[in-house]
Amino acid sequence: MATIEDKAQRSERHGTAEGCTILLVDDSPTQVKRLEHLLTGEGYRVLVRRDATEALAGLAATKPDLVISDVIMPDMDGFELCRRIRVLKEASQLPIILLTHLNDPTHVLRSLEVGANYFISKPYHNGILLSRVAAALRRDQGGCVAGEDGAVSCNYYGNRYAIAASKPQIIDLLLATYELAVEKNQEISKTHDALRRLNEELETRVAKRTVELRNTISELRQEIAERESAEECVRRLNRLHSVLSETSKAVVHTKDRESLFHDFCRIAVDHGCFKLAWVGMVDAGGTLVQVVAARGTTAYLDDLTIGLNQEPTGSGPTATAIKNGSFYICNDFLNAPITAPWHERGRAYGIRASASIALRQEGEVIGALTLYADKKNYFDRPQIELLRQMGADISFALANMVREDHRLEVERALLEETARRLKEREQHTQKIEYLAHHDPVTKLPNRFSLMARLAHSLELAKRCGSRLALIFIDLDRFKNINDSLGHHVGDHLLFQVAGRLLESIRSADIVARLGGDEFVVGLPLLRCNISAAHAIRKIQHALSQSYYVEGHELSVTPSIGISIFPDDGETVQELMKNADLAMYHAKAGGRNNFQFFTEEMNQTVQERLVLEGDLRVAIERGEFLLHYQPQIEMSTGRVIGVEALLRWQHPVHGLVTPDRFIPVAEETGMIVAIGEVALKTACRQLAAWLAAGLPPLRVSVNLSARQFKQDNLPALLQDVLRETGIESHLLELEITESSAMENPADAILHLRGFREMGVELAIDDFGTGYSSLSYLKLFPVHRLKIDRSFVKDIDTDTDDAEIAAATIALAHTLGKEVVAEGVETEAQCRFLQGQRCDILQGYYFSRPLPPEEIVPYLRNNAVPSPLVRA
Ligand SMILES: Nc1nc2c(ncn2[C@@H]2O[C@@H]3COP(=O)(O)O[C@H]4[C@@H](O)[C@H](n5cnc6c(=O)[nH]c(N)nc65)O[C@@H]4COP(=O)(O)O[C@H]3[C@H]2O)c(=O)[nH]1
Repeated sequence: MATIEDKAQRSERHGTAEGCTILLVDDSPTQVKRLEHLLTGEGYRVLVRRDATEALAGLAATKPDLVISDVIMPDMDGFELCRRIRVLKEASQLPIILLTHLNDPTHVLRSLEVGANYFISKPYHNGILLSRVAAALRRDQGGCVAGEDGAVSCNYYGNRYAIAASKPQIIDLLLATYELAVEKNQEISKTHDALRRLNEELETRVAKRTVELRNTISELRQEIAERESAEECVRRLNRLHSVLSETSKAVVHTKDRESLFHDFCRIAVDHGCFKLAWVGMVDAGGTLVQVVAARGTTAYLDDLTIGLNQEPTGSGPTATAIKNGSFYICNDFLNAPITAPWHERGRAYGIRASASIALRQEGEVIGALTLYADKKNYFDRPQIELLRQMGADISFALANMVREDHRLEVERALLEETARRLKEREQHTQKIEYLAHHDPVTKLPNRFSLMARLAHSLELAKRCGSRLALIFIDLDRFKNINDSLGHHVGDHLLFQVAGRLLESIRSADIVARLGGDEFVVGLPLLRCNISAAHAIRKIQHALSQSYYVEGHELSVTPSIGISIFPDDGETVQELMKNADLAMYHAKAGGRNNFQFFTEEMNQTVQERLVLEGDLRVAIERGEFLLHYQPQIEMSTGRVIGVEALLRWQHPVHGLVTPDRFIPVAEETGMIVAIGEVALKTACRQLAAWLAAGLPPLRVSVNLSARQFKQDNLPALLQDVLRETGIESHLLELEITESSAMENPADAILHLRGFREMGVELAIDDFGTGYSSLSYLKLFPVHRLKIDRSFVKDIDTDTDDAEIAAATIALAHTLGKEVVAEGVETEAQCRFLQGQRCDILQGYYFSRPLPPEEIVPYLRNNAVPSPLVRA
């Protein structure tokens, strides 16, 4: 819809009078429609009449502002209409525009004659028509105005022309122009016709060419399709050859059925480009087809069931191939009725064709190989030939495998039989061997085996210079049990005895049964006789516990005799004889007893065992105490410390010195507990002295080798220092040279730890071991203690004097002090003074004294030394 501005602009452009009513008279609906559209678009009201009579009749009622009429109309032409309107009084001035074709100049003359205001040639130009309409409505003469002198003033494209020509001249000109226009129009019309014909001809040609092209394209398409199909054919053939060559290889190389099926599926998918290949085997019941190998879109097979006797799966391609023992091709998988149960699956996995081929083994159908393709009609003659070939290959391979399996089975059976016989023979031999060397009742080695093993152990002991103990064990009153309860009870008892013996000894030891109730235990690589006594104690204890056999509680005790290499014999026979004799002594001595072969050894061992027992009790009862021996500083003559020396207040033997019990405590491990007592007692004593106002002094405590290695020693030291409150540098730990050298690297680490705690350190017994100089440098100790064995003859034995002098010089070079212990004489003092020894300790100054006796000594701190006096 045009806006008000649009109308104003258009009115301005064409000089129209909007809202004017135009009567349009034309019998051609096309013309009417076109003109009506043009005029209403410009804002005119248009009345349409199809014939002149009707137009004329309604003229008075409609009162148009302008009439536009066609000339050629059936009942009354435009000229006649114009003439009749002009006759009407009320419409004599009504502007009339006639539409004529430019093909007859007489029409111009006729329209002028009948009083038309304008005539417009058809086909008209819209702009010209609208400007004529506007001019007619304004009732002007276009750009022409008649003057009073009869001249006409004409405005043409901005220029004004005064035309004084006569009317005939103008009409002449008009007619000449019209004739020219008609001529031109006719020429144009002819050209139009010619063009139209050309166009028609062209269209005909184009149509013809189009048909030709369409045919060519369809031929080309067909050619391309044929070529593609040929190429596809070649591709398929190539794939076929590849598949066949691979399957032949598989047939040759594959050794078992499973691998063969997997290989065929792999080849079909990888080389044959099938979407899926699977092998289904008929189950043992002959009712189900089970997937045993598959390759490709194997998800298709998930939950797939093919029951040979069930419908509809029993009539599918695979089942049909199996039942017929041949192959089945389905080239339209998604539409074939036979594959209906799998249409949905097939669609989902892009399957369009399938082929199944029965597999035979020794003539019997055992299953089928099924292949799937992604194209309809995929399986053509060559593909079917491929399938047939694959099926034949598999059957051939299966037949071969069966033959091979038979052969292997026979071979395997033969091998198994041979192996079984060999094993049987071996077991037999082992049994004979076992029986030859073992006692059937206790399963222990027998006499024969014992002798061999003892001989070997004796050899070893001789070579290593170690000891070997031979222990004879006889069960007291075993005969009574055997006689009263029967042999089988006796045998059971012996078996249990053997078990307990084995549990009591170490794996390297030997246990054997000689016969009857006699057992022998061999302890090779023995360190000392007392170790044998310990083992015997364990055996005695183990065997003396109650036995339970067939509801009887039994008790037996062992009588034990011991002989020891090298003390009691040089040969196995000798040692056996002497152990046997010792055992008879033990029995005679009152059973449940043990006896060494020599009385002296019996004595020593007995004493030792008593000592061990007493020591255990002493720890429990707290029978240990400390004596203190002062240490004198050479430069000042003052007591700078005391060495704490352990004493055992034995209830029977009185005060026992450490030499008698420390080695036993060390060997049995009791030294750890005893050492802890000594450390705590010494520190507490020092704290008490300091509290009592004695001048500060150092207390030296001996550490045993075992104690030194204890992991909890640093913690113990911390506890003791904290508990007693003494300053750490007032505590000195003495470690023997031999325990430091047992594992020098560890010793250095331990010593560093103690030193970091602020504790002072000394190497005791220096010179008795094998200190390496390089280690001595690394041991972070404060002082070295020259062993009293060197001090003893220091003034008479040049060797000892030289050793002592060298030790002092060496220690000083390493920045360590030297303590000489065991100083008993003035001469020794003088010598050590000459060598600039730092600290002296010995009977010359004081014996180790109980705490109460040493206090006055410390309080006075007087030194009865001639050196100081001198
Ligand atoms: N002939 C002679 N002897 C002298 C003289 N001056 C001191 N003695 C003795 O020499 C020993 C010095 O102690 P030791 O070398 O550490 O040798 C000590 C030490 O190795 C060990 N011992 C003592 N107490 C303890 C202790 O608490 N723990 C540990 N693990 N061992 C200790 O027992 C060893 C012997 O101690 P004791 O019998 O008290 O013997 C002490 C002492 O009584 C002297 O002028 N002449």
